[in-house]
Amino acid sequence: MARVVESDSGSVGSNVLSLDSIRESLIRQEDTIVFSLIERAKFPLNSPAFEEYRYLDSGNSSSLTEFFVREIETIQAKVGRYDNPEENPFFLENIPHSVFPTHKYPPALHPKALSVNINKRIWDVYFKELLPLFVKPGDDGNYPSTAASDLACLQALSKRIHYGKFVAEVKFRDAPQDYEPAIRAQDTEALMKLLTFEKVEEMVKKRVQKKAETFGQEVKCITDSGDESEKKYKVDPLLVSRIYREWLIPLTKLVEVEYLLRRLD
Ligand SMILES: O=C(O)C(=O)C[C@]1(C(=O)O)C=C[C@@H](O)C=C1
Repeated sequence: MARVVESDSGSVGSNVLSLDSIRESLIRQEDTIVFSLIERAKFPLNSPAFEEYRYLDSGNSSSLTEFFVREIETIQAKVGRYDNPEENPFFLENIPHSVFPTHKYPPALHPKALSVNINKRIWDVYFKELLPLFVKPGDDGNYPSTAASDLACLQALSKRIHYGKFVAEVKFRDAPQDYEPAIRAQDTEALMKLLTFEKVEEMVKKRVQKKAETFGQEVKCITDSGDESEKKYKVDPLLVSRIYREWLIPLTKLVEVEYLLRRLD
């Protein structure tokens, strides 16, 4: 079995990967995702933060959230966040280099395929489709805290979805003879079939529902009658499972396909 070094954060720290270790990391990332959704659900939608474009001193225009994300990404780039192949910026242009000597991450991904980045799509899906499902409608004006919560969600979702690159790399290395013909033919349907494990997907959806029930329940000190139907959750657990089914798993698979299409370049 391949040797894998994992850090406490569950991230892959070696160029020798295994599907088991990558799935372990995806499981650990579920905790981050569920908690980030629970945290964001404290605030109402607050749509002016991400919908209204206003002129900045520079003469450019931006929403508050976009401005916030661009500025934070710049700072994070300066301390080396995007030297880590697990992290992908939302605003690629003008990402500065790290101002500190950076850690040398082992080259785990294929150089011609590692630049796959679907963050524009993730941004649109998050603000237009996901957010209105799990937060209350309304506007309390607390845009800075809301933007910080949105960034936490976006980064957690982006990391999970782009982990598809590592999953795809390992699947390719484990069975190049299966993948190469489909890659040479640029056959996306065949690739999608090869990389799909329905049983694993079922397990993921059940587990995240359970995590949302566990992490998001109202905790009381006085024992009540224990009527399950009266339990209140900060984010509907069925919705978390649906978010995985309709968006996170399909987008992860899209990244896997996009990566594999470039794997022989
Ligand atoms: O675990 C894998 O094999 C993955 O590719 C990840 C994932 C997922 O997104 O959770 C995606 C596709 C598979 O069908 C199963 C699960």
